[in-house]
Amino acid sequence: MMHLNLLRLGACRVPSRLMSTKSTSVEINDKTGVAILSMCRPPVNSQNVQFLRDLKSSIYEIENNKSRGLILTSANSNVFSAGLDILEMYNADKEQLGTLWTELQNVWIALYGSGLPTAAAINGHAPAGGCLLATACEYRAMLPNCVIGLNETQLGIIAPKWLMSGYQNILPQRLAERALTQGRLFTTEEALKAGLIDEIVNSKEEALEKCLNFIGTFAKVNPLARSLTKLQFRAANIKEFEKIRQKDVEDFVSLASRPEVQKVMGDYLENLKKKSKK
Ligand SMILES: CCCCCCCCCC/C=C/CC(=O)SCCNC(=O)CCNC(=O)[C@H](O)C(C)(C)COP(=O)(O)OP(=O)(O)OC[C@H]1O[C@@H](n2cnc3c(N)ncnc32)[C@H](O)[C@@H]1OP(=O)(O)O
Repeated sequence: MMHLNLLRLGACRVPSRLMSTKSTSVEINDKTGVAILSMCRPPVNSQNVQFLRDLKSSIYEIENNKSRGLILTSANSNVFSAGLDILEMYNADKEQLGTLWTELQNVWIALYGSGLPTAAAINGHAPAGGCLLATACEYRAMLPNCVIGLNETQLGIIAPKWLMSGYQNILPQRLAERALTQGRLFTTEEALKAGLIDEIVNSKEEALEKCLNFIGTFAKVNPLARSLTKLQFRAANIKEFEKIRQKDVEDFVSLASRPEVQKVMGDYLENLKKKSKK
């Protein structure tokens, strides 16, 4: 209740600091010390190079400002993030593909490896790269009637191991393997049952409140001890990622630039466009 009050106050009286980039905005409530990082690249927060750079710099800014926690959410009404911007991968040259993948890696490591308590207020669909961001956080509250999941195999592509790390942290091995091989998109209700999200909420405000409450559970825990403990759990995945990160870019570029993969992207884009015009 106290947190809810603070949140409400944050909307009107408690001073808050604002920072923004072209596609993100950050509000740090001076009373709670918690930063709300909103993704705002309409219409679906698809992740192009500029968006990923903005996201990365906002995450590091929040970390460097000694905020008490980070809540990731979307300024769009029904999409958290639609994942990588397929327009930016389609007909792109190898250098552009390499830059896009490097920036995705950079954002993931910034969020997954953050020492701060992190939570996702998932106020819309979160497929593929959207799910990657949500599962890099420690806690998830999600609105009903949305989907979340790593659907790469449905698109005929393979999610590399680091991209699956968040999933593997959260889901039991058997369930993670099945969902990844199926390329399953979970509905909100299925995601709760599987343990992929922590709560179903009825509004974005409630999602933010739940995230704030989660971060509040660490109020009496020494921040350094908390952060080092969290990172011990994530160290193996991070170490493994660091070892292969350059090769991973090369593998992505080689896969994504293949004519047959480019054709899949083109067809997929066309279907998305047809669907959105219906
Ligand atoms: C696809 C082949 C990729 C091959 C890559 C090779 C190697 C990759 C290695 C593995 C890593 C993958 C990570 C990824 O993130 S791949 C991206 C996968 N993303 C998706 O599958 C999501 C696609 N989008 C949707 O399902 C829906 O848009 C939505 C998110 C459920 C929202 O639905 P809603 O009805 O609200 O909105 P619309 O569908 O009408 O979309 C509105 C406009 O936005 C455009 N759009 C949507 N998603 C993307 C996207 N990811 N990139 C670019 N543009 C996107 C859509 O076309 C509409 O545009 P329009 O208004 O101009 O028609």
